[in-house]
Amino acid sequence: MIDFEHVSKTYETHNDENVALEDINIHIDEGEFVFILGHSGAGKSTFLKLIQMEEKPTEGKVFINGQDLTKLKRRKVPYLRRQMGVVFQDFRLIPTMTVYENVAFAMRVTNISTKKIKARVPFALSLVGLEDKMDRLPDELSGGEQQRVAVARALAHGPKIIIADEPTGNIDPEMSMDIMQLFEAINKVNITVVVVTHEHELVHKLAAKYNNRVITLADGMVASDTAHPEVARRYAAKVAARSREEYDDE
Ligand SMILES: Nc1ncnc2c1ncn2[C@@H]1O[C@H](COP(=O)(O)OP(=O)(O)OP(=O)(O)O)[C@@H](O)[C@H]1O
Repeated sequence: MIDFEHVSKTYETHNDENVALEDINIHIDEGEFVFILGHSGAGKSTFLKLIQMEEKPTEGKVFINGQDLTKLKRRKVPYLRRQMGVVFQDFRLIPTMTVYENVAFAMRVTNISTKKIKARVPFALSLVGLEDKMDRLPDELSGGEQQRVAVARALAHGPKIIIADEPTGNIDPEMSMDIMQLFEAINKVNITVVVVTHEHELVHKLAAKYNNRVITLADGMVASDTAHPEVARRYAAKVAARSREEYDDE
């Protein structure tokens, strides 16, 4: 589902070069729940930007659902992004719109019919336990509730992947656990979940309870990956097959 093959990313600045990722190899299967853990500057945001095609790798290849993003045309990028739902640290809700409107608005911009919107918004809000707060404005909700609205918004168009970028960065520790458990529930309906965070303690607590996979980035490299051995084996076989194809093409 998400494949990084020998991916490096270097940012050119006006007087310097910053190596954000260096020869990263990561394979995430459909239906997995993965934490990407790392300190500030480890390369987590760059990893997410490459998945969403906000940045391109300097070297290597990124595949989403088998599609090579280095070969994807610009005009196809919106279709790629529609396969994903993104949750941000700062919620990014529109303050003048109600909870209902925030979720409906996000669906409208992806050209979903009004009929479907009317059915799906209440459903998405019920999944996050906020159906009784549909008419509130974002600032009439707690931080944890605002993040749940953002999760409902990310889910409403039926994505295959949910990506969360420091989703608990702006909420209190008790609520953080709730939000993470919400991602667990989402993953149970076979949506791939990738959560990027620097909160080591929270991740280790959750991974011990739910047996989640944890990929730790440090200085732009994979420092550890608790991938299930079967996933690791399948991935190695896939990379070997792809190398053979490329060799045969030459
Ligand atoms: N646009 C950019 N131009 C130059 N250097 C950049 C740019 N974006 C990121 N970097 C550098 O790349 C490295 C990795 O940054 P990245 O934002 O991916 O890390 P991060 O793990 O998400 O950090 P944080 O948790 O602080 O957001 C850092 O050294 C950073 O300074």
